[in-house]
Amino acid sequence: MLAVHFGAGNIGRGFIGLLLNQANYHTTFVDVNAATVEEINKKQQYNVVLAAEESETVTVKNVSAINSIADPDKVIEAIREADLITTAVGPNILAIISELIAKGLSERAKTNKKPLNLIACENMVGGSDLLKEKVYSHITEAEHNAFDELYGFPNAAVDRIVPNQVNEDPLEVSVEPYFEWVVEEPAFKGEVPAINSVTYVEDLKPYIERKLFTVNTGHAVPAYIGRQMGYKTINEAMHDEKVQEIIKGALAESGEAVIQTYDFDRAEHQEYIDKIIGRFMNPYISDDVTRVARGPIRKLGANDRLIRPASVYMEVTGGKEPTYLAKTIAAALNYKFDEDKEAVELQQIIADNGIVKTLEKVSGLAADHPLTGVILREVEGLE
Ligand SMILES: NC(=O)c1ccc[n+]([C@@H]2O[C@H](COP(=O)([O-])OP(=O)(O)OC[C@H]3O[C@@H](n4cnc5c(N)ncnc54)[C@H](O)[C@@H]3O)[C@@H](O)[C@H]2O)c1
Ligand SMILES: O=P(O)(O)OC[C@@H](O)[C@@H](O)[C@H](O)[C@H](O)CO
Repeated sequence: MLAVHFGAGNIGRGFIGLLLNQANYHTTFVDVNAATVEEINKKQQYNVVLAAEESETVTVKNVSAINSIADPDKVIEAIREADLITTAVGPNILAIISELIAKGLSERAKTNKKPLNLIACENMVGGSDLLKEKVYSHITEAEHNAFDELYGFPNAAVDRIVPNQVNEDPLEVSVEPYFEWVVEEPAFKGEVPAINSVTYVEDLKPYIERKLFTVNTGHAVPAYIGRQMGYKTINEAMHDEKVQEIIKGALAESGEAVIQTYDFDRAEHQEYIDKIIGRFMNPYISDDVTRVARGPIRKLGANDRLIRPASVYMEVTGGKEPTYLAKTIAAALNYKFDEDKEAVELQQIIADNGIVKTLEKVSGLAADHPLTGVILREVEGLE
């Protein structure tokens, strides 16, 4: 079985590549990082270290890689033969890889009538839907029917904390032991892949929103509040009492939003929250606040981890103010890091437009939306 995986980065190697290997796939990574591609082809294996008191090292074998800038034709060839395609490149990169994927799928459709599924493993609601939309923007009207028949785009939720790596071996990845990979079953074309560690569900929406609005909402607190307080790592920030108060408050607010939207059991949701807070305190991984805070424009988007749970909280509680989420949003608006393109761009947007217009542009919040006023108060509190 051949899997073609776009993005040989942290989650690509430390999570998807590992699970595909355990399910007996040969994984061909596609990446733009020439050094990573070369190293994978040289070693044809890499280690994943499960970071815990009793750490365990697993060797992932049966891997190769293609540089999509230097060898796009090889990517097309790999797509023609693939049994599964996955991605972990970042939500904003899906549009960029979609053209080459469309070319590969068009070529494949000429000779190979076997169905194929493409699973985007990104932190967003509807990642595979977005990939499909972008791929379809590169094909002709005449190809639509064949694509509809042959290619499935099941949405997915992936959860495993994989920090930026600082290992001597450039391919080794240190990951937290916990993981969850949930995929939408009805969207598959042909057979559902036999990957033991995947949980197949009928409707992904509750799973991805629960994950994004708990794990990632929670993570944003030590990232943005922690950065504001001068902390370097998530673990350091998590030991601060103020951060602990805000994360508990923010997760109670986002919890209310998802519990009321999906009728989740309150006690079970609280257990889920407590477990996540424990994961952020794992002393065996070192995760920089700047990794978790990366891309603040994306993270302040209308459907992402901060604005969406805050506005749903207001809706389901009849207008109660999401104070702790608003504090985190204010810290995200205040996030400064010169090496992060989006952070620099965000500060420029704020300097040019002020907070209210920025919230309109970046977060889709109207000036008279009740959440805008709550955020504004927290921003003013920072000044
Ligand atoms: N790291 C985590 O803890 C984690 C957990 C769950 C989900 N995710 C999600 O997984 C995705 C990837 O995150 P990551 O942490 O692995 O990031 P990363 O930066 O470590 O990896 C991204 C990889 O994509 C490659 N890439 C960039 N542009 C490309 C292109 N045009 N074609 C092919 N490859 C390209 C990069 O070179 C890099 O190797 C994101 O959507 C993220 O939200 C990350
Ligand atoms: O990957 P991002 O930038 O969407 O979010 C940063 C972190 O919160 C994220 O990578 C988590 O570590 C991950 O989602 C855990 O499953």
